[in-house]
Amino acid sequence: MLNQGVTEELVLIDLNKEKSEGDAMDLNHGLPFAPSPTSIWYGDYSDCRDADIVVICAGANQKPGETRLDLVEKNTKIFKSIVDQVMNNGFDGIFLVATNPVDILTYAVWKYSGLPKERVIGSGTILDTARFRYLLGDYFQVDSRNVHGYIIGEHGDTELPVWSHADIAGKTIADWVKKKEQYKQEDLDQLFLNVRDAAYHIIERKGATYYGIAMGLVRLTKAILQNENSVLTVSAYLDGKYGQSDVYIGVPAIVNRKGIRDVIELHLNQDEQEKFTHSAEVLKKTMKPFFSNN
Ligand SMILES: NC(=O)C1=CN([C@@H]2O[C@H](COP(=O)(O)OP(=O)(O)OC[C@H]3O[C@@H](n4cnc5c(N)ncnc54)[C@H](O)[C@@H]3O)[C@@H](O)[C@H]2O)C=CC1
Ligand SMILES: CC(=O)C(=O)O
Repeated sequence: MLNQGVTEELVLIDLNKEKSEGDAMDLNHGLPFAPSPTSIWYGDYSDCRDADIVVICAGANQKPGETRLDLVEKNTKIFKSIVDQVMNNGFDGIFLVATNPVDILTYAVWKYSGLPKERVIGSGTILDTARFRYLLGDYFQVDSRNVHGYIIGEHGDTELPVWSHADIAGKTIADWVKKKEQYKQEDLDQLFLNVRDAAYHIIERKGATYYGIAMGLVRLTKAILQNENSVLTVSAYLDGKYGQSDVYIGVPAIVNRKGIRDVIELHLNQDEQEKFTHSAEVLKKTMKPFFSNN
């Protein structure tokens, strides 16, 4: 955020006050190199009162071998206490959620806060979509910013690629594969597995992932603060689209200053629709014990 000059004020809140104090000091020392001034401090929940956005990335992360869904019990409890404190201080802005399992915790924030669904947004598959575009760009040797495609569903093991709508420069990925012998469907199948399992691969090597998601959250924050109407794959509440209701899940959506303006419903092929339905069912089953009406 500091590097891209996205915000005028940035407050860090953490159970571990010393850590947030240290982070604030460290970030402030980068100010002379930043594109614009930002006021950064470590604070407490009273600072949320007039915030435009509260980003929640607190809580437990995966240990090597753990799935995101394994974190649900621990992080749901933490979220109740965080959201209550934010709301008790009069917050009336937009929540962005990154903590895992992100789709279920976004639902939790919506329930606990009582805010309209449009103003509670999860990072969803924003990072998975970025990984997908990066790996496709690398494979076809094209700038990833010119690669268009979405990962949808749970941010986790049941996510899926929407191959039927993936393209580079208006040519479908299937067309690219047909054109040259060096490109193979098996490579693309493996490429998706590397997208899906990227977090495991990184956590095995360095314990946690942070740069990719940080840039994704900055992108989302900019889309909101600058009223961009950008299409991003976020965790959004579905009430009928994709045949699903009462679930937060990764889908392309238009994001602006009011939050989620609209969920875009892609025409999925049968295989994609079945996988998406399965993904939503896994999320619903996992969260059932925590939310009585689910
Ligand atoms: N959605 C995504 O794409 C991604 C999600 N994550 C998720 O983000 C979460 C955080 O991961 P890391 O930053 O690696 O963990 P971390 O352990 O580095 O940071 C978590 C912070 O939360 C704080 N915390 C714990 N309980 C708290 C509470 N009740 N109130 C306030 N602060 C509290 C801790 O003191 C700690 O500083 C995890 O759930 C992880 O899985 C991480 C990367 C990508
Ligand atoms: C940790 C996580 O959710 C990710 O890097 O995708």
